[in-house]
Amino acid sequence: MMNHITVLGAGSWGTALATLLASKGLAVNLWARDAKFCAEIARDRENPRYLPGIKIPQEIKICADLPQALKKHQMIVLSVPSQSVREIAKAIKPYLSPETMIVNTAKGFETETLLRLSQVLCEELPTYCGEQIGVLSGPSHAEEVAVRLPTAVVVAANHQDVAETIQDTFMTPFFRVYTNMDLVGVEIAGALKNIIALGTGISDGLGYGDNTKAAMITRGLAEITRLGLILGAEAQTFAGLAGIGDLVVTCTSMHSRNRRAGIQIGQGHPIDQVLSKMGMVVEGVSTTRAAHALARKVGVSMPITEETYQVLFEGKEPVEAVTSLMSRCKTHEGEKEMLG
Ligand SMILES: NC(=O)c1ccc[n+]([C@@H]2O[C@H](COP(=O)([O-])OP(=O)(O)OC[C@H]3O[C@@H](n4cnc5c(N)ncnc54)[C@H](O)[C@@H]3O)[C@@H](O)[C@H]2O)c1
Ligand SMILES: O=P(O)(O)OC[C@H](O)CO
Repeated sequence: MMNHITVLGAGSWGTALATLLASKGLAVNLWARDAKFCAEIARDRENPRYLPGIKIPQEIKICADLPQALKKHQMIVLSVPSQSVREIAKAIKPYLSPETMIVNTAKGFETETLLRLSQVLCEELPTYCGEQIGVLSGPSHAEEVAVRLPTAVVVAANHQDVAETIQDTFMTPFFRVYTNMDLVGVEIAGALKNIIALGTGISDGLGYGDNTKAAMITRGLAEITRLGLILGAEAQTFAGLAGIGDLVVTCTSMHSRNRRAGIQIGQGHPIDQVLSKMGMVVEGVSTTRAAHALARKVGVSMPITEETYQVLFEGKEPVEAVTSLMSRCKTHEGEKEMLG
């Protein structure tokens, strides 16, 4: 177990995780880049913009000074949006020690490079590559973790001992952490479920029913698995917490920003307005762009991703996207479809 933890990013997830870690008696620093916002949440002991109604314990040190936040760390938890992970990795590099363990909690791909986020960290922090980097994923809405509702997640790393150290550090009676050695699969599953949540939200916004939602989740899992297998993931991972677990919670919960954005898009609201009003990251948008490019690059069929891409970036009407999905050529379900 690690005793000194620095959480980078005081959005919903960073704030919830900092609170969880502090509840275990660990020494927690919470860093936010904006000094004014930081001073406000340090003074009020609440983060009204990202996690309203949750008391931030006095024991958590909140600051906007990165060297100060990293002064006595053993573990760094990254809770910033996926497109900021490279920038943060560059910024923390001078302050790392050989023992530092890094846990990424963001879910996405880097859109410019199409890399998974642990690959981005490896590029920027080669000393830690494959050694002291782990990923925390699975069905876990900040709003529920913050009020200690029972939650089960998964931590993946290349080394069992790294995964187990992270497991011990995060595990509480209300937050159960499993280890998984399929880092590739856990990252791919965590990123791609947000596309399907957007698509499911769109279907809800159009007024479609539970049958449609079940179809989206099931066929979504099929295309996530298809891309994952080509990229080196293990099939079993998609049946686990990072796979079907996170897919179910994100496609059905009103806490999900991706699902809520999808609902509003399906109702006909302009996409730009929906995203700017959300005020929090909707990772599925950048992930749709990345997955669309990846699927083309490796030649994998991802019909829901394709239609979501067309709605988000090419102005296709949501109702036409659903019609396109329903009128695709007839096909079969099962092992054979995973091949192409
Ligand atoms: N909210 C959840 O329930 C939840 C659960 C699991 C995983 N995640 C993942 O965690 C990541 C963060 O999500 P969130 O919900 O906390 O988002 P959020 O929108 O609530 O907060 C993001 C935070 O990151 C900060 N930020 C943005 N760019 C930054 C940069 N370049 N440098 C420093 N800080 C920056 C923002 O100011 C904000 O404080 C996402 O990838 C998300 O998918 C979220
Ligand atoms: O609110 P969302 O849609 O970003 O989802 C948050 C978490 O990833 C759910 O596990």
